[in-house]
Amino acid sequence: MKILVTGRAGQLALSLAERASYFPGIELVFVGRPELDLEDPTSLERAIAGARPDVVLNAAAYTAVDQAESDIDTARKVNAEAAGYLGRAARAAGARMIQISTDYVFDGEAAEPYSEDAAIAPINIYGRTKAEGEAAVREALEEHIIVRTSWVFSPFGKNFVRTMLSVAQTRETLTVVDDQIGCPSSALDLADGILSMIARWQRDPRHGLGRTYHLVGGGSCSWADFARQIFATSAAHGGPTAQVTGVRSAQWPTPARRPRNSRLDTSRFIETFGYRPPHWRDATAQVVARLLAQN
Ligand SMILES: NC(=O)C1=CN([C@@H]2O[C@H](COP(=O)(O)OP(=O)(O)OC[C@H]3O[C@@H](n4cnc5c(N)ncnc54)[C@H](OP(=O)(O)O)[C@@H]3O)[C@@H](O)[C@H]2O)C=CC1
Ligand SMILES: Cc1cn([C@H]2C[C@H](O)[C@@H](COP(=O)(O)OP(=O)(O)O[C@H]3O[C@@H](C)C(=O)[C@@H](O)[C@H]3O)O2)c(=O)[nH]c1=O
Ligand SMILES: [Mg+2]
Repeated sequence: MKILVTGRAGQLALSLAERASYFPGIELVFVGRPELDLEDPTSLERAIAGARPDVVLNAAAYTAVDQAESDIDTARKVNAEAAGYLGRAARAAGARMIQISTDYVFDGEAAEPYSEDAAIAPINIYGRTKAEGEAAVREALEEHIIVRTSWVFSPFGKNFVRTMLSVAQTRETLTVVDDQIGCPSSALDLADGILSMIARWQRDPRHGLGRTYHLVGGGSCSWADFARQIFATSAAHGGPTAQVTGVRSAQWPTPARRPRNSRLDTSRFIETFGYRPPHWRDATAQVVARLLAQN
């Protein structure tokens, strides 16, 4: 089965590339800028017509949450309009599509983890444009899957784990928000989940199609807890560490508002595809250890 993945250097794209060898029969083809530019619809059609994939996996996105507040047009082109173009081009090519989305489609006011059927109500531009992207994909083709994930970290690219380790090199104390809770998700585990889903189609081609799923790391925490776990592992390996003081979001002003509760319930994905992501603490410890070993 041939999978066209958008984006080359993103966290998820690099994680898929690393995990693919464990999934025989799945061939991944990565296309990114300049050949494939989500701001240029013709480049999307060209890439799909050229590669003739069975699956289009949209792993590229405008992920700079604060920057999106002042760059709405680009965020909408990349996160919303491009998803629709990809979906229509996938359908025209007889391919199905996997769209990656986010916990930030929710407003975070619920007390419980969100199920896939909960009402969306984004409170920032990134979340709103990602929600529009979901809708565009549902509209474009029946044979789609939307996978919402959250708080993605990995040994690659820009993410909270790497930011914390880097800041701790020059600071002894840090303030981190403790009133936003969610589910940190290792991109490597996400890759395993998504590849397991695709592998299932090799024997059962229509399995689970046409639905939305939540796929996040096990357990949940605040950003402050997440930072403390990063530093505990780092200290245990002799890496950089810092003391974390929890603060309310009001004390950490940012251009974009963020949901207070963005925990996602993964049970539909686990039941449908038989993959249960590891607990966020274990996944974090692995990624931190690997980052420290690299340096
Ligand atoms: N990061 C997170 O915390 C979360 C991410 N998600 C979603 O998961 C998916 C994967 O995210 P992640 O791997 O972390 O993303 P990254 O920010 O690590 O990577 C984004 C990728 O998108 C590419 N990209 C951005 N703009 C364009 C464009 N105009 N044309 C082509 N490619 C473009 C980037 O290309 P380049 O390398 O050239 O810059 C990069 O490869 C996204 O859909 C995201 O919305 C969901 C929840 C949490
Ligand atoms: C660096 C830093 C951040 N923070 C806060 C800001 C924010 O509320 C939280 C996390 O910061 P980030 O900038 O990593 O968060 P953010 O970019 O909002 O992360 C989000 O990215 C998008 C793409 C998603 O889809 C979401 O699931 C989520 O992962 O921590 C501190 O309190 N102290 C700090 O030193
Ligand atoms: Mg960020």
